[in-house]
Amino acid sequence: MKIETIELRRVHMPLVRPFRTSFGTSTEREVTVVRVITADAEGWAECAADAHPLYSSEFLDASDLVIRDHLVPRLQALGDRLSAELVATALEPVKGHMMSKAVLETAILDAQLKTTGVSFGSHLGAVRDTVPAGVSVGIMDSISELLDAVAGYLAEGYLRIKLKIEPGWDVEPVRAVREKFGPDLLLQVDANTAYTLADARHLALLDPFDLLLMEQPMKEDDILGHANLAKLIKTPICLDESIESARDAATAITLGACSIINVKPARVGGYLEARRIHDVAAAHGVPVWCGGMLETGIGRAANVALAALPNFVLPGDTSASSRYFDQDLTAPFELENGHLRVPTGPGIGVEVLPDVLASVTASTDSIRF
Ligand SMILES: CC(=O)N[C@@H](Cc1ccc2ccccc2c1)C(=O)O
Ligand SMILES: [Mg+2]
Repeated sequence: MKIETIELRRVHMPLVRPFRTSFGTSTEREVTVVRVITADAEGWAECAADAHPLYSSEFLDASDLVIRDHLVPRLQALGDRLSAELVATALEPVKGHMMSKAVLETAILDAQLKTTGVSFGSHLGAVRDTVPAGVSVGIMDSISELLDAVAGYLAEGYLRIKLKIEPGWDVEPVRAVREKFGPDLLLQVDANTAYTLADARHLALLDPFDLLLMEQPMKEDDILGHANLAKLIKTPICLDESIESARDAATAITLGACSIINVKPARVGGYLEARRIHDVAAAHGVPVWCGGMLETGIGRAANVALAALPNFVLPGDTSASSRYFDQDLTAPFELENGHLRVPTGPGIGVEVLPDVLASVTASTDSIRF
């Protein structure tokens, strides 16, 4: 493939409501939208890093810089040999920066698939036309506000509720939601690393509520700690921030640190590694589900395709566009009986709306190859 230009657009998307987690509160989603221009097709992807290094060490200003000064030159060195399958190896010498590597591989894969007319779903091995949608519910100011929000999402058709928790907001909100919405509600929690092993007895208080999983209770580098916690609580542990590669997945599963994995292509360097994690987990009988990073429709389209692979057996955070945005960068993803439809067009299968993109673009950086 011969790339002519790579464009980086910094985009500010207002959120429909503040989203509070154990690491902070977001009122807008700032992303870097990447467009890869080749003679035959344009590839689109978004860098899922946040403006601040709070979910992970990556953040958008650093991502733009590492893309421009350290990653693109390594892709240019490939010349016409460049293909999506070669990107990860070409970028491997650069340590970390998984979300920056992911956005480049994904945009190049999109351009490649549009050239050959193959959809993301077909290329990755999707086996379903629609995927069940879960929703991530932030920390709120009161239990009644939380119950109203959960009732609203269930009325929209969401099939699984995930509650953000942190010390001081965990047992009581979980109890309230379980008691109000009954024993059949698919319910899980996400701590975003907020607890330590000293909290094990407290986290065991969640065992009676029949949660599907407890996501990333402790620090991302504490694999052994999660293996120890797993022996002290009944709720299955799911890892998110800890898993940055198929090797991490194999290590965590082998050590008993998790029995479920939240797969996010942005966190692991792209969709090709995400599929490898899916396969490693499947080989160990460990189910996976597709996590979310408040993506616009550009990243959402690719995530929905990934979520259709056979071992994605739990509803993901692949929510409708309206969960986050009044106006998406693409035609909105909308729930159909609690499911999202997998795009079937070439590449990511959705078109970026140029007027909307222009209206939320703060800056554009064009890198000629
Ligand atoms: C849907 C969901 O809960 N996502 C993340 C947390 C998260 C939340 C908010 C974010 C804002 C900007 C960038 C990354 C973000 C990640 C998670 O699963 O842990
Ligand atoms: Mg998470």
